[in-house]
Amino acid sequence: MNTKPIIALDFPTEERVLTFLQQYNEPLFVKIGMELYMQEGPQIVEKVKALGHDVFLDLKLHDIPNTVKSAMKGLAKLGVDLVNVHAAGGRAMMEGALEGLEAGTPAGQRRAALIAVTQLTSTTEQQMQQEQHINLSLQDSVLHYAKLTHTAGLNGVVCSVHEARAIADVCGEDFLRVTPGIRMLGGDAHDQKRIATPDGAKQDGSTQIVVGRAITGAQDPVAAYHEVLKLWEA
Ligand SMILES: O=c1ccn([C@@H]2O[C@H](COP(=O)(O)O)[C@@H](O)[C@H]2O)c(=O)[nH]1
Repeated sequence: MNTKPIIALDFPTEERVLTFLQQYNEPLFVKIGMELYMQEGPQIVEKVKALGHDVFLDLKLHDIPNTVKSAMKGLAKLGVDLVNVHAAGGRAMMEGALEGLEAGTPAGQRRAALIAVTQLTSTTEQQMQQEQHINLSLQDSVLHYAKLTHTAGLNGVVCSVHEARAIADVCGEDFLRVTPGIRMLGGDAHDQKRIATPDGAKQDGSTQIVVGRAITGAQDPVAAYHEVLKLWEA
């Protein structure tokens, strides 16, 4: 799996995406999430792949097992590198997602890695306990979902940097810990609650980092990407 920082392409149109990507003279690892996919559809994935970039399709599927299995079978045909579901959908749903992905991957093509979201990086422990009625620490809830995801046979999880080391200790170093909520030192956290710097993420056991606004909102996005890359690879 590519370990370059994953740039979140949280833009509303194909035009904005292509203008953004034109600034870079190198293959990137990018994330297409709900904002872009809902407005531009599967063609945007094909266009970004055709430019030579690796793609994390971040649609966070969460439904009954049969529906997620069928949806994954369709997404598998897009040839993306990484896809995800919500671990809260349960073990049967995650197993269905994996079956669908395997069934839908064209012969001779590598299956996308499949990961599950544990607790969103925009969630605090207090919110989780009060709104989701989960009577655990946030760390224990994330670890519980990581173990469930591992048992279901998926390749890893989305978590914050703060839980990455504990997950590696329990689920193994090969189990992916993809961590959004990345900010440069002193940067605006926006709606994120569990944040860390790129170098902090490296030290604390992330396998991939997801960076959106710290790069896409920068005055010089190429320089911002290279600053993140330098800290992440140091
Ligand atoms: O727990 C999660 C899961 C996904 N995300 C996504 O990552 C990016 C982060 O963007 P920033 O601008 O760097 O905050 C965004 O696309 C989210 O949908 C997440 O933040 N947390």
